[in-house]
Amino acid sequence: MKWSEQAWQQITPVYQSILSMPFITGLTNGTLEREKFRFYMMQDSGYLDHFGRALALIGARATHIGDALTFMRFAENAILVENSLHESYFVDFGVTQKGPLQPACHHYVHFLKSTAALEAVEVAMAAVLPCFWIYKAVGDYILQQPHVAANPYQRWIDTYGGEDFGLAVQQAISICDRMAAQTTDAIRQAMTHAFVTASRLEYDFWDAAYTLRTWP
Ligand SMILES: Cc1ncc(CN)c(N)n1
Repeated sequence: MKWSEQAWQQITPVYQSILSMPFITGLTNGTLEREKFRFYMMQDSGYLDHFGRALALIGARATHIGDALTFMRFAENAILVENSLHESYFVDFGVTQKGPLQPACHHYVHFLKSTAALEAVEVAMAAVLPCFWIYKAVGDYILQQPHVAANPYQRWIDTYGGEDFGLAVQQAISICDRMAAQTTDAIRQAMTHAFVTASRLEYDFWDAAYTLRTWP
């Protein structure tokens, strides 16, 4: 079994919990309160700035030059392409400032950046994989549900359920599988651990947006 298959098995309970979160149900049927989506978008925009830097750092540390280029492209896409989706929503919501990172986002980006800087590069690659794979899976899941006319969140759904994002996800998975196949058992285990931790932080990110969780 490929590393990615067993890693996904490990996060199946977390992924199932994500699908039944009220935030995801609200995105699917378009009923999510604007205030919660606005909070999510503002946090996510900050998230993408740091996520992009983590990806660039992994690119710089990649063993193979082809993987370095791929991660640098991922970084560029996170900062430019994904963030342009957010900016289009900022116009709708009249947002002019992203505001500070709140606890869930702060925790997640610092986990990604410290892992990217200090762990084996294979582990760093596994840590960022849920950011690709879970979003694609959630986007695809929503697209399979009955279509809701004039869903205000359709642009978000189309971005993550779309083909371009799917291509990047396939690349990220296959790099992780190749790296996992060439490394030691200890590093493979650390990869799985990082993958599970990031998946939990994905859950927490949506939960924090739904509950509008801020610093005390
Ligand atoms: C928190 C989070 N995780 C993942 C993605 C998709 N790159 C995102 N935009 N935001």
